[in-house]
Amino acid sequence: AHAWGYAANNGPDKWVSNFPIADGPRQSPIDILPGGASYDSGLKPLRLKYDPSNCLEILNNGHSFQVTFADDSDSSTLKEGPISGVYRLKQFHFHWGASDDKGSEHTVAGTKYPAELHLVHWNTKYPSFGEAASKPDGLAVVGVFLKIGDANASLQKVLDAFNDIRAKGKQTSFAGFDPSTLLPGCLDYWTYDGSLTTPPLLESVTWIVCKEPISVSCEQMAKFRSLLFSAEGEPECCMVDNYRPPQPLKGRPVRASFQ
Ligand SMILES: CCN[C@H]1CN(CCOCC)S(=O)(=O)c2sc(S(N)(=O)=O)cc21
Ligand SMILES: [Zn+2]
Repeated sequence: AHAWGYAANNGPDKWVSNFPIADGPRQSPIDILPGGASYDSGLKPLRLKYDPSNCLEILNNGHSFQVTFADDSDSSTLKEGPISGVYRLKQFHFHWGASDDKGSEHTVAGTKYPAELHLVHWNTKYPSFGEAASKPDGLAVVGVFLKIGDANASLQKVLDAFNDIRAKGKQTSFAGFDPSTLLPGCLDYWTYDGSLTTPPLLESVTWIVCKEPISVSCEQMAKFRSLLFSAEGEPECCMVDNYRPPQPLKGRPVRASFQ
């Protein structure tokens, strides 16, 4: 059986055959309707604290690229917001399009952004990330939209590592990066119960989607599109359109931390 991907023969519409949860009750992403979200004054501000010394490496996993963090202590964590307890940062990655008119996974009243950042955290009430990944309150992912504008100096540090990870399976050390420099100034957010947006599509994610985007220049977007889905020695396939489209809300409430 060929592995999952984003092409016509193995893309999001085909995932249900190997991952039946694709048609489940709490799938992600969703189209966020600001008018349909209810302001919840009980929602706390996000409390994000990241230690750049936890940053380990950057890798091309054939679906996206990700920056992985040491998660053996509570030095890079997410607290408060809609969650209870302490969640540790495991990795961050992005989804993007072949052109600037698409690429984000979540959409806002139908609006697609050119890219979306995901900061993946796991609940330390469980012994490990792997354990947490299958629990309904196991993961919390902070999503940040990217919007075409000024070049993003912090993002550029990540893009400068791309020459070493152009093909699937390539990785290189990446130290001292502070992911909080990728967050927008305002941390107002929407939150809802969802899933991983890639196989295994586990329904274990508390989604926290920031209302304010960060900037990315069109030259920087071109750099994203220089990565490959394919491994060295295979026919080159540009890594673009690695996003799952919005899924049915199925009655789920979407709450807003802001009025
Ligand atoms: C390419 C695989 N992507 C997966 C890999 N992980 C899941 C591994 O499950 C282990 C049982 S993950 O928890 O790091 C993760 S988070 C997201 S997303 N787009 O929803 O933020 C996708 C993925
Ligand atoms: Zn993602």
